[in-house]
Amino acid sequence: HRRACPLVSLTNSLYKECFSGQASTMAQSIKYLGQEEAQQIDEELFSEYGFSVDQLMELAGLSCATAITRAYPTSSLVIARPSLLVICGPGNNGGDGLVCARHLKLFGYAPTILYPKRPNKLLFQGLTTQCEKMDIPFLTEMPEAMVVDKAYNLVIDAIFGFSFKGAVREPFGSILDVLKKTTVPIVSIDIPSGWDVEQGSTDGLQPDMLISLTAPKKSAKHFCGRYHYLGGRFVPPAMEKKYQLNLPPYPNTDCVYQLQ
Ligand SMILES: NC(=O)C1=CN([C@@H]2O[C@H](COP(=O)(O)OP(=O)(O)OC[C@H]3O[C@@H](n4cnc5c(N)ncnc54)[C@H](O)[C@@H]3O)[C@@H](O)[C@H]2O)[C@@H](O)CC1
Ligand SMILES: [K+]
Repeated sequence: HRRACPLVSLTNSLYKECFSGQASTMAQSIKYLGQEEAQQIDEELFSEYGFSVDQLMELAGLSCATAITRAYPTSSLVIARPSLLVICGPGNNGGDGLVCARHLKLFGYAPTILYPKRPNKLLFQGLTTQCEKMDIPFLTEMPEAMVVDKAYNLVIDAIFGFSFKGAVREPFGSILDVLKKTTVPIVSIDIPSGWDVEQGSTDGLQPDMLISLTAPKKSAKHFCGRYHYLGGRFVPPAMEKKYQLNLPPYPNTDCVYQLQ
């Protein structure tokens, strides 16, 4: 499913093309955030704009489930049972994965979750309970690559987001090694896990879909999969202006925008 392609995303050029001939402000391409800038925006959303983590996580997870439903409608799946494996990491990217799994279940999919490192915080305990109460099964260990390919239509990678740094620690190193051997399409939330947030990775995961939240991170320029969506439609205009994000116009009431 995953195709080889040049290491340059078409996103920027497509976006420019889309708006060529229109007002020059519209021709500005979407901003790709560095790691520090992404963390600064995140911090400011809470400290200055008064948002809470669970609020934004709910919107982020809902946009991920919506984008997945657009790119992979249940009617298009190879395995008739709409099975998906959602792998959640130890931080907020993992929280997005839990929210996404819950919404995917409501949208008619059959998600299964792997959540090997659970933070001892009420927010994540609540999100876990919500999934359990929705009869979403949790695995106790990562299946082998062949089992993943046989059992699931898609893998949702919610392992690491913009705070990832350094060499991957266990158990996630082994999980990513299995994912590199699978052929089933991978959907990465915010950043392909294991990629440097700015530089990407030459030998890492090659997801079929990337869902950038708030704004794409610099590593998204190296994304070579089929679908790139933007989600997390919660950025106040003053913040968008301050950071010159140049976000594209989300259509109508949509919570996602297809960049590629
Ligand atoms: N605007 C925003 O800023 C929003 C961000 N959200 C999500 O939050 C994510 C960022 O969340 P966090 O800051 O919690 O961080 P991450 O979820 O990116 O990861 C942090 C966790 O990963 C661990 N970790 C980092 N490097 C590691 C390594 N090399 N090996 C093993 N473990 C490692 C850390 O110990 C920590 O537990 C975003 O990418 C996005 O998915 C959304 O929930 C909502 C809105
Ligand atoms: K991820």
